[in-house]
Amino acid sequence: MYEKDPVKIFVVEDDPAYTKFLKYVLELNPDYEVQFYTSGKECLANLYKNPAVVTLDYSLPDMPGEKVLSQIRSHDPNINVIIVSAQEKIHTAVELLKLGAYDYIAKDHETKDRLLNSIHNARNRTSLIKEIDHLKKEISEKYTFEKSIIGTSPAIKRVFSLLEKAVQTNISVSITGETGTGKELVAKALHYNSKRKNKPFVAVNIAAIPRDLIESELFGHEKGAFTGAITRRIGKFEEAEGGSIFLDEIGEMDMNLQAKLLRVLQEREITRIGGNQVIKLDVRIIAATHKDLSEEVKGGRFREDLYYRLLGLPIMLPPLRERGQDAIIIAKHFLDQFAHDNGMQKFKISPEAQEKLLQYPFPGNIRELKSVIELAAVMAEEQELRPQDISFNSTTRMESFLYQEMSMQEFMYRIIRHYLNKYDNNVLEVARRLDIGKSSLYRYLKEMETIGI
Ligand SMILES: Nc1ncnc2c1ncn2[C@@H]1O[C@H](COP(=O)(O)OP(=O)(O)OP(=O)(O)O)[C@@H](O)[C@H]1O
Repeated sequence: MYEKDPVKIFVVEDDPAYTKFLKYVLELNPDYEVQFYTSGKECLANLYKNPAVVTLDYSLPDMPGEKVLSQIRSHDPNINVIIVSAQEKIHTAVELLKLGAYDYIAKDHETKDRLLNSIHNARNRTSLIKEIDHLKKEISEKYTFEKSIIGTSPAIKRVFSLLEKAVQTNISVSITGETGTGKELVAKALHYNSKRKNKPFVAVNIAAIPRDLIESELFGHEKGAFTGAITRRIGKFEEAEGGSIFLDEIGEMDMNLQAKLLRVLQEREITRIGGNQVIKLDVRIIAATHKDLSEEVKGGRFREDLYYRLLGLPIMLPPLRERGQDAIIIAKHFLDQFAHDNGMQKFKISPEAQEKLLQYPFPGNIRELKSVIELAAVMAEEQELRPQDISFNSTTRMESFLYQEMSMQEFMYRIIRHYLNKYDNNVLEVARRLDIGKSSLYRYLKEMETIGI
């Protein structure tokens, strides 16, 4: 989209013959909108018109080239200043480039080609800068808390208020929650709402990287550090410099690496494997796990000192089944997204279908809700989801059963019913399998009959 905008070029040149020449060269291109000035002052007075490129004669009568350059740079460092000069002293060119000139072109028989080339490159650079700015803005809008983390339950509101606190500082943040509760989403929202948002967000899933590669993945290595290290590699910590690193599934890290990570966090510096240069780090640590790390510490599988280092501000993401009506609000959000992405009309969810969603314990949490809803939208025959459009993943049935809130006695009745179905109502076999007395089983069956299980 930026490519189509005309490139606004200022030509600052006091030599009328050269001005004429540049006018001819540049006005051949219909994408260039060129304005001519004969003095530094005149150019500076017109900077409010936001040129993308300024070609600047180094020796103007009213001001030295360096001065015009530095004033343009302080007005807007994104303006590409191309110095066009009759003198070819290398050190002048180097100085001007150091001061931020985009290019330095001598006035000779190659000026035309070099100038056109340079303007072309400068234009690409400006487009890229604009596009990056635009994407950055889009990302931070996408990750505003309320827009990205959908929900209004008290449980999720508590998360918002913790996030509001965390974004103000550089404190480490640890996020716990079952699979699919939005740990990575929260980590991104935290990063893109913090002062670090213009620096990288780097996610590393500890569980997904083979053990023997993880150290080099995190800390990098020098060429030849080990067999296979053919080139130098920058680790994820270095990649995240100035930004945030998201260490997902931190509970899966082995003890050996835990010791190394602890050292990095304590000293805030790393050394690449096989290297001796110490590299200072300024990175916010966001760690996540679906495990209860304090239990891992008790079981001797996770270092206590590292646990306290990482804990920082702990954020506990509640499972979806503890977020009440959020399941419906999020389901509607996914439905709208689905309809939008597929160019369809918006869907509604019938009250009965809503009830079905609220009854289900969603062991896979929001990730599971998303796939359930998308499938339901595909299955729906109208623009309203009915209960029969919604089907839950069968592999999670056992877990879902456990998530239902029932008394111990009710659980027992359900288990008995399951076994009776499985063993063709063979009471003796069921009693044997469950290791309970035959007469007790008959008693339970009677009770079950009276309450209709
Ligand atoms: N509150 C929410 N509103 C909207 N979408 C959400 C919400 N929470 C999570 N999601 C979406 O659900 C999916 C799973 O979230 P995410 O990957 O962040 O979970 P996770 O806890 O990191 O999972 P895992 O533990 O398996 O890595 C993503 O598509 C995410 O965008």
